[in-house]
Amino acid sequence: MSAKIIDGKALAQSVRTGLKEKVEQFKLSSRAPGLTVILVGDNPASQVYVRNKIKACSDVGITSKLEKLPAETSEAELLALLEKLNADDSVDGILVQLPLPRHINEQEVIETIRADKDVDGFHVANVGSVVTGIGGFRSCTPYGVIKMLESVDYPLTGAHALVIGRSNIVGKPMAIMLLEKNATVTVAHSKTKNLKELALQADVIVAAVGKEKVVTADMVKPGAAVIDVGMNRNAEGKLCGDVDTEEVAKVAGYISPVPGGVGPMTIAMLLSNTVEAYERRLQKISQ
Ligand SMILES: NC(=O)C1=CN([C@@H]2O[C@H](COP(=O)(O)OP(=O)(O)OC[C@H]3O[C@@H](n4cnc5c(N)ncnc54)[C@H](OP(=O)(O)O)[C@@H]3O)[C@@H](O)[C@H]2O)C=CC1
Ligand SMILES: Nc1nc(=O)c2c([nH]1)NC[C@@H]1CN(c3ccc(C(=O)N[C@@H](CCC(=O)O)C(=O)O)cc3)C=[N+]21
Ligand SMILES: [Mg+2]
Repeated sequence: MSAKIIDGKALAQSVRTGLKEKVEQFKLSSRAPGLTVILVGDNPASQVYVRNKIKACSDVGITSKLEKLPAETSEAELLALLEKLNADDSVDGILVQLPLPRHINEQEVIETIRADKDVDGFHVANVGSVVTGIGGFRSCTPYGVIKMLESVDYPLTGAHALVIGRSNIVGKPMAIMLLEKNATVTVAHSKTKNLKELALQADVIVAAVGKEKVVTADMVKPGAAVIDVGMNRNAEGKLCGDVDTEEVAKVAGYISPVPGGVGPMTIAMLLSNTVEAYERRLQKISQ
């Protein structure tokens, strides 16, 4: 048996094509949607990610602006920039690339972004709205994972889903979104004692840990869907996820690769949230 590949790159492309058509329509009667990305310091991985986001914006017709700040930028200076962008009507979405230098409090920064411009979906107001089920921007990575499972019509209702990892940006919102789709959800983390036992009971496994081979073939129920969020470098310096993809693919029913899986979908959902922020903004202004 061999798992079906959930091609995040192809799905992201189709999401982007849909957004591009929408944006072209908007531009006939108004301005393009605008995203400002803030990068503090010179973390090489962050530079690559930010470049990819900027390129993705231009592909779908979103106007993007990159604010590059030196690593020594004070928290007060960053907050002042955010206040300026909050008040700028040409800015629909604001993204501050994480991680930030250690002298800056990430949560403080996230809460300073206006919730209606927080296209990452990290602000407490958005997290609260999503948990309560009243709307709000969804965290892009788990939102992308849901779209990937839906793209293969995976039946989530009543399925047992195991989320490995409990960060605010991936694991926790992932659990909430799976619950919203009527899955029975288990969340595992570094203190979990019986990971293999839990994994063997799961119909869906989402691995969001940041360590190579956390999920191995002996942990996977035949036919299960395995979604790999991890972004790691292996001993040869090659990009890899948290799943032993080659071996797990022999057991699983569906598997998402790294690269070409969750990563491109995260960016696609960021673009989707930005277009949504723009639409909501125009609606408010026209009222
Ligand atoms: N593709 C994409 O778009 C994205 C990919 N990522 C990648 O996803 C991974 C996770 O990111 P993020 O959530 O920010 O990471 P964090 O480091 O914030 O969280 C990792 C989680 O994994 C748990 N954990 C650590 N070791 C184990 C273990 N051995 N068994 C079970 N759980 C464990 C931790 O537990 P505890 O809470 O107890 O410490 C923690 O909850 C990273 O590789 C990151 O690069 C992240 C965002 C987007
Ligand atoms: N404010 C903020 N928002 C984020 O969404 C955010 C962040 N900070 N900090 C870092 C993480 C990580 N993240 C990724 C997005 C896309 C890929 C991606 O496109 N990956 C490609 C490969 C990229 C490569 O070749 O290195 C792939 O998986 O195919 C990866 C990782 C977003 N994050
Ligand atoms: Mg973290």
